[in-house]
Amino acid sequence: MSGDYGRAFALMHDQAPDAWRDYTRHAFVEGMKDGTLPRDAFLHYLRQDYVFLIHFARAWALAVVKSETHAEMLTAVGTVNALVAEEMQLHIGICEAAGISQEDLLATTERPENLAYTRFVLEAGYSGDLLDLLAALAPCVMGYGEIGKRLAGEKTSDAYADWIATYASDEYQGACKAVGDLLDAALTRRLGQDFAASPRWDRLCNTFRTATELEVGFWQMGLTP
Ligand SMILES: Cc1ncc(CO)c(N)n1
Repeated sequence: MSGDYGRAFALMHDQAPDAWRDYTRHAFVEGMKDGTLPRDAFLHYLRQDYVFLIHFARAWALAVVKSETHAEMLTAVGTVNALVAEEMQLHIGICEAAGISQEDLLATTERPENLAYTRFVLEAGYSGDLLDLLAALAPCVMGYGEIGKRLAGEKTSDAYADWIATYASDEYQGACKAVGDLLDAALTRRLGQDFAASPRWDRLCNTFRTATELEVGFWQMGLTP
């Protein structure tokens, strides 16, 4: 399933199999699959995720800054647009239908688990180059792609069908593939074809694993409104 998002992603996630499983098969995810996730927890998660997406879009904007080629800029800028124009719209729509206004969303107090994650990603980008930043961004993008695709096939309830459909959509899956290609090309450009043999590889994998662990923390936070 994970093989669809490029060579580097497959290698990185194979280096962190336990964290990856805890992330993509978290109780929160399984609760969306069978509809047993309490609505309260979901709306609390959505509010936090709205704040998350603001900082996540900033991190992708930093990827534009850290790009070296037009192709890199194109993917990064496309991702910024998808986040701001599509994914944040989903949150606004679902929350509005549940009686949470855009003003309420903006007034959300950021939980520490949320803050830790997005600032970790931004810091990877501020201190490092595009590779450090992409290693921190990849688990967010591809993890939701993998979860959406699996849940679309396995769901036994329509309670969270809108959420699942967003991440299973051709648009989102296409974005995951584009980011996978970007990661492969950026690594090859900077470290060579045999990028996994580079002295930088272990550190990049550590960044990937830490971001994956912070995703687990984010789901866990979602379960405790
Ligand atoms: C916490 C989190 N990770 C990844 C995504 C996917 O963009 C999201 N919306 N929220």
